[in-house]
Amino acid sequence: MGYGKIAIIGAGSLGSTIAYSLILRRVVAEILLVDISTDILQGQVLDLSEAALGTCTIIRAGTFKEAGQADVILLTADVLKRNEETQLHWAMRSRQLLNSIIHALLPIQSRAILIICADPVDILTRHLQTIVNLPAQQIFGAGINAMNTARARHWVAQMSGSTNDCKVQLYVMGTRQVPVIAWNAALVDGQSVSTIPQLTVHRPLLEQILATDKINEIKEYKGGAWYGHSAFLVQVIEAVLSKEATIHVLSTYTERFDACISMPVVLTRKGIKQEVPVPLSPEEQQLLEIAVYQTTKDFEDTLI
Ligand SMILES: NC(=O)c1ccc[n+]([C@@H]2O[C@H](COP(=O)([O-])OP(=O)(O)OC[C@H]3O[C@@H](n4cnc5c(N)ncnc54)[C@H](O)[C@@H]3O)[C@@H](O)[C@H]2O)c1
Repeated sequence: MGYGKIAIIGAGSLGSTIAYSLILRRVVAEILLVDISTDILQGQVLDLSEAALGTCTIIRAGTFKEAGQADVILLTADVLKRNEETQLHWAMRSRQLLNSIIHALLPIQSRAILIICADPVDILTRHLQTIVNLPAQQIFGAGINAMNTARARHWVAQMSGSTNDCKVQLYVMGTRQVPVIAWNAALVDGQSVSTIPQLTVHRPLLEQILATDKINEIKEYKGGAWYGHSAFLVQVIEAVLSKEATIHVLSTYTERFDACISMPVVLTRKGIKQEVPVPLSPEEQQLLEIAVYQTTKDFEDTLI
């Protein structure tokens, strides 16, 4: 039987898929769904209750106030980007949405872990840290570079003739606009990737793979992409509820940059314990600084 109470704010495609996966994995005792649309909320709770039969997981509709008392609060609610709207204007409206949700959740229990899943993730994570009175390590975001890390590991495993992605140690950090592949420190089975000729020769292919916006590609076929991201978020929730420390790529506040960007971090029950040191080449370092510059500028430009 699972334990802990998870609140999911936003019971749309991403939120409901995460709830469904948590039920099947039996990792949590109670899941509270909260959504501004009462029809979506009722429909999802009824549907997910069928999946929960016989699992001991309680799934129910909750209020914002109840959600504020959960152990883990997942924020997947978003505002749709209008066709003619600029990225910055949409980010401003997303910050406003976050303000109203946080206001409704208050008071938030002091040990809660807040995970922002909605986009633009780095800006919203930073914003959340400025409006919620909790330590920064309890507030983080799950963005595209977690998926990019998984994709990059899979590519390296395939190219090096290994069938096991777990043998690859490689991180993609930075932001959605500027992903930084930490190639300098990457290893396959303990061996540096730069000593494996077929990887070095074909490395531009990896950049092309990451530059292809997979989410948008999937969206063009079926309107949205949520399975990959949900699978990653379930791993993160399990990590937060477990006693063991694990490493994940998350959007987090980095003091030396004074910004939130995706970095590999050690995650524990209390949130992010520390950043994982990754020795970058001068070029990778420079790219990371560009990512920081852009996200800092976007954050300031969307101040509300
Ligand atoms: N980074 C990634 O890889 C990735 C992948 C999938 C989704 N996402 C992001 O996750 C977010 C959610 O995606 P989705 O596909 O589930 O969208 P969705 O439209 O299916 O669901 C959003 C839900 O939020 C609800 N909502 C809106 N305002 C609310 C409020 N004030 N309070 C409570 N609920 C509210 C809506 O009613 C809707 O049910 C988006 O921002 C999306 O970009 C990111």
